[in-house]
Amino acid sequence: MNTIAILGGGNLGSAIAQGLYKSKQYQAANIFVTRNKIERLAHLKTEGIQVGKDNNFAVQEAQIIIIAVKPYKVKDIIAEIRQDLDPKKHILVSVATGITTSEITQMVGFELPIFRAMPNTAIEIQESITCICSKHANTTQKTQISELFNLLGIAVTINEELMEAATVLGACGIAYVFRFIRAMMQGGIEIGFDAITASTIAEQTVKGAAELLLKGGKHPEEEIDKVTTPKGCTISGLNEMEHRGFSSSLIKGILNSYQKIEK
Ligand SMILES: NC(=O)C1=CN([C@@H]2O[C@H](COP(=O)(O)OP(=O)(O)OC[C@H]3O[C@@H](n4cnc5c(N)ncnc54)[C@H](O)[C@@H]3O)[C@@H](O)[C@H]2O)C=CC1
Ligand SMILES: O=C(O)[C@@H]1CCC=N1
Repeated sequence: MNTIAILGGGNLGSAIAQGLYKSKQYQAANIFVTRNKIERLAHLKTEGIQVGKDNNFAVQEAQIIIIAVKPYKVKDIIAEIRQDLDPKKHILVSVATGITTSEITQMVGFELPIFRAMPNTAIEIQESITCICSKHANTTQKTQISELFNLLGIAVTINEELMEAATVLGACGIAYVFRFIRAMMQGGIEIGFDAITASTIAEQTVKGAAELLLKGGKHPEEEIDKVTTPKGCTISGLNEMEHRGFSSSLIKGILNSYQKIEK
């Protein structure tokens, strides 16, 4: 079994560690997570996951290294571990937003298999969509990393030019869906539900809608047609939302995020 080092056990790094552990395909002892404030990793330590501050030790122990620090810290952490990196042993995976595989190769100073992966926080419960691209990786290594992220949801291989778009749609996208659920709850409370019941209804409705599309493979509008009774309350609500810019505001938000990331 491969050992995985996750350098940067923050929001995403911790979620990846939990997802890997819950997948039961990786033993806790084969997962290393590092960060400076290791007391914040107590929940992982309790599961038996190895936690510490020593990035060099984690890299020496691992075959797959996941870099999960903020983008502006990637250069420093690579400088810290580069003497431990071995192209014959290691695969480097960066989840940092906006740092290209070429930039990472330059930081490392020599060629080794490099992947960029863009998951979202649902990776913690193995329900992420993770977009992946790579450089200097062979077919076996590509399969290996796809399989790893498929344990944590669905992995899709894309061209590197689309990684920023993938960040917006999948990684930022989960926040847009949370805001949608919150708005559903607020509306639900105003028409009579308590907050807990409103959230259960909103969450299961979103889950059911997503599952219908994922499993049925249909266009959303086809499913909407099944719900909208002529002269009924669904179409009346939907049209009011559209008059107020529902789809337009979502699309504009996505474009705004994309412009921000492209800067
Ligand atoms: N949060 C999200 O939903 C997503 C984040 N990303 C990317 O993942 C990366 C991490 O994001 P977050 O987890 O949100 O940030 P975060 O700030 O929660 O986590 C980063 C962690 O790295 C630790 N760290 C900093 N320097 C370190 C070092 N030298 N050695 C070990 N640990 C160190 C920090 O203490 C922190 O715990 C970023 O590059 C971000 O762009 C990508 C997809 C989704
Ligand atoms: O908001 C951000 O910058 C990061 C990128 C993807 C999710 N969070």
